[in-house]
Parts: sequence; structure tokens; C-alpha cells
Amino acid sequence: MSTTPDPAAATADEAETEADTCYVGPIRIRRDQQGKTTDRRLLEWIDPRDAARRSDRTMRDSWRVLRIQSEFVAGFDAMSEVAEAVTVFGSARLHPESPEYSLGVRVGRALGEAGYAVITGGGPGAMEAANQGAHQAGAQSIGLNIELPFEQGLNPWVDLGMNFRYFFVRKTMFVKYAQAFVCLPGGMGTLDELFEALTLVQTKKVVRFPIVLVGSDFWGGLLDWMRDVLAARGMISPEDLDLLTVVDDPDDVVAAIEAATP
Ligand SMILES: CC(C)=CCNc1ncnc2c1ncn2[C@@H]1O[C@H](COP(=O)(O)O)[C@@H](O)[C@H]1O
Repeated sequence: MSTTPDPAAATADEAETEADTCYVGPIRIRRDQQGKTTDRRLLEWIDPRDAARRSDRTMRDSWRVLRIQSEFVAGFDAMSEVAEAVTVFGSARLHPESPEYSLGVRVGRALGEAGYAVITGGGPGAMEAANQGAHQAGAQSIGLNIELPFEQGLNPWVDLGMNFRYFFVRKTMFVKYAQAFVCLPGGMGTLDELFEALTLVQTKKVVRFPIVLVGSDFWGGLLDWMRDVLAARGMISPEDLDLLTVVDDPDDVVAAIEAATP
């Protein structure tokens, strides 16, 4: 929304959805009270020539470790009861009317019907679609949300949700509690999650971890580039390409995961 809302005309609902709002951990901050997200404060550059700020940073970072620790504890506690699960990534920007969104719902449903809990980033778009499908299948529908510099709520199909301050803590949960990754079409965030998973498998930090890309028309170009440029120039081994399975049908997502599960 680029126009400034007229507070007198706005309903409570509009104020809720349109106001500049962000979360800092469990705290919700609106309008001019907004600050920086926790991740941004952690990663903030401090001029190394400024001795006073350097020393202040040392103090703050030491205490920050406790907050990071507590986020791991809360995450481990929340997820400890999750049985077999698959993490689904994909664009936050998919429109509910788009074919990719309905594909996401079908993927979530197929995974749920096969007995898997579905874990997503808890946000809109592909995440919402996969959570919807899982919920409809009666499976556990989990959303691991992240604090962002604008209002960010869990999508309505999440039955077990958590809001994380730190990206890297949340990412640990995505991998630790899932036995496979599924990527729907997506942008930077999806590619980041995909390549982090690939690196973990390639370096054998996780084993027997299928990574399934859904949508051959969307992912085909990336795979061609990986084969024709990365593998051809020796940046990856030809076998690394086998770490990825590309499918179009939700049932094939389940089949690919089951084929890789002992
Ligand atoms: C409309 C909008 C941009 C909302 C952002 N809200 C988000 N909420 C939760 N996870 C997210 C969000 N944006 C990106 N991600 C993470 O990055 C991936 C999607 O990023 P992208 O849209 O492909 O690049 C998701 O799998 C999710 O884990």
C-alpha cells in the first residue's frame, strides 16, 4: 500500500493488516515504533575504528548468545513430537489463484495422505498452499515463521507454528526434523534453502535426504545450467546432479521420497 491510510476511515481490520508492523521475537511493533529485526542487529556492521562501539558490541553479542540458545531450546521443544516430516519450500509471492499455488496444495495433501507432517516457512504463497493441503489431509501442518521488517503472520493453515528471530536457528529446524525437502517454484529464499540443502547432502552432513523439485518447466533451466556449466567446468561432480529429482506430479513427490527412504 503506497497511500497513507486515513486513521479515521480505517476499520480495525484494515489497521491490523495495513499498518507498518513487525515482530521482534514475541513482541509486535507498529508504525513509528519500528526498529530493526534481530537478525539485522546481529549482522550489523560496526566501524572497527570506533573503539567504544566495538566494546559495546562485544558485551551485547555475549548476551545475545543466550537468546540464540533459548531459541534453539524452544524450537527443539516445539518440534520434539514431530514424527515423519517433509519440509516444503517455495515462493512467498504465489497468488492463491495461480496454478503453482494449487500444485502446492496438491503436494501438501499428497504428503499428508502418505503420512508425513508438512513443515513450511509458515508464510504466504507456496508455504500457505502446502500447509493447506497438509491440513486438508488431516496431517500435522507446521509453520516455522521468521521475524521480518514488515508484518508477517502465520498462514491460517498452520496448526503448529513458531516465530523465529534468527534465520539460522529456523533453518536448523527445517533440516533436523524433516527427512526430505520439496521445492515448489520460488525466488531467492527458495534458492537459498535449496542450495543449503544440496550443500549439506553433498558434504555428507545429512545422508539419505531426497531433494525433490516440483515443476520441470520451472526448474529445467537451472538443471541445464548446473549440468552444462557447473558440471562441465568441474565445479561440481556429474554425480552431484543425481542429488536432485525433478517431478511434475504430486504423487511422484511421495514416490521419490519413499524410494530414498530405507
Ligand atoms: C510477501 C512476502 C515477500 C512475504 C515474506 N514472508 C515470508 N514468510 C516466511 N518465510 C519466508 C517469507 N519470505 C521468504 N521466506 C522463506 O523463503 C522461501 C521463499 O522465498 P522466495 O519467495 O522464494 O524468495 C520460503 O520457503 C520461506 O522459508
